[in-house]
Amino acid sequence: MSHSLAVCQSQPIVSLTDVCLQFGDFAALTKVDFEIFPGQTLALLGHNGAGKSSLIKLILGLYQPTRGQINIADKKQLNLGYLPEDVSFYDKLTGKEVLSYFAALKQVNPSKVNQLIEEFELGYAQHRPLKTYSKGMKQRLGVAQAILSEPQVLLLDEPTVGLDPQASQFLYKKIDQLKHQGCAVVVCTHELAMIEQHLDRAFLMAKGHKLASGTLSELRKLSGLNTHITMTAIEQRIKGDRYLQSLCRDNALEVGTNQRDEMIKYLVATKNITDFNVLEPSLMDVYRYFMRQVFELETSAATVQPSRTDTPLFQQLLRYFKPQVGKGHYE
Ligand SMILES: Nc1ncnc2c1ncn2[C@@H]1O[C@H](COP(=O)(O)OP(=O)(O)OP(=O)(O)O)[C@@H](O)[C@H]1O
Repeated sequence: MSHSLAVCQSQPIVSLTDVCLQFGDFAALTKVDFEIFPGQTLALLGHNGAGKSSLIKLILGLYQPTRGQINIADKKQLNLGYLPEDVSFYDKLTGKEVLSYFAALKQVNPSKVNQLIEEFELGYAQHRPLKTYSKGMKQRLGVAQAILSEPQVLLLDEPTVGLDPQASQFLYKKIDQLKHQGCAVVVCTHELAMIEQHLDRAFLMAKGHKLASGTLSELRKLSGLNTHITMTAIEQRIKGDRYLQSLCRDNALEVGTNQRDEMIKYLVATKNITDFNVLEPSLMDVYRYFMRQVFELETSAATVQPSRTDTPLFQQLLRYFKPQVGKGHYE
């Protein structure tokens, strides 16, 4: 995918600025800033109805923004690949016929069809009609269709729904390969444990608004969630150390993610402890934290502690999420 590598990896290939999308009176997206980088996998996350698919459809050009701008880095037509949420092809066609049809549509060399059939391990079924395919086979075919034209940007809407763990792993292996070839991959998913192993950045949304974006490490810091350090016989080993004892809860040392490195140095240098485990907040922990903030802000802003209102996150959320007692499902 040399064409995409020509774009600087640190510059976004697509950027949305201050984008709004209205359906009549309903605001599906409000003032969203969003960037996609070549050679990176971006996880697009949010509850049902948050606006993820709408964002994808804006990038595809299926919707036009009511307000704001969509910019493409090299100003040329963007080569996009798309796997919709519900992949459905004409089921009397064979797998090979489907890919050949899309190859002709996208003016791709027919030899690419055979290559992808091989790569996606569909050779044994290529002459069978799709009605005989399992969910996983159809999904593999769907992704093969999406990457036929070697896209610069690949948009995958819930690619692993209904797949067994092995089939999901297969798809993510392909996604990683494409990313390493310079493709910008956007994955819209609710399967956080799976995407956590593969993402470079995540973009969290709620009710059409951007909540936060960044690497997992940046999001952990922004959330302020604690890291837990565990070790065997912890109570005996920290005996007499008031500092460590003050941080010990439920057989683990609990420190802010920002103080993690300092704590590790302290354990090694001062206590000669090296056999500890560091448990950082997972993507699910971070996701739940952000969603809870929205929920709390909407339902109980009047009772929020004054100290919390000083944080950049709180101020950011306050721009969008005004108290609306009894609404939403953000617990
Ligand atoms: N064409 C449309 N006309 C009117 N409302 C729409 C249209 N498309 C989407 N919406 C509304 O916009 C909101 C965002 O929908 P969207 O499909 O983008 O959410 P999503 O985050 O992808 O949800 P899910 O996780 O359930 O797929 C929803 O409230 C939906 O009902």
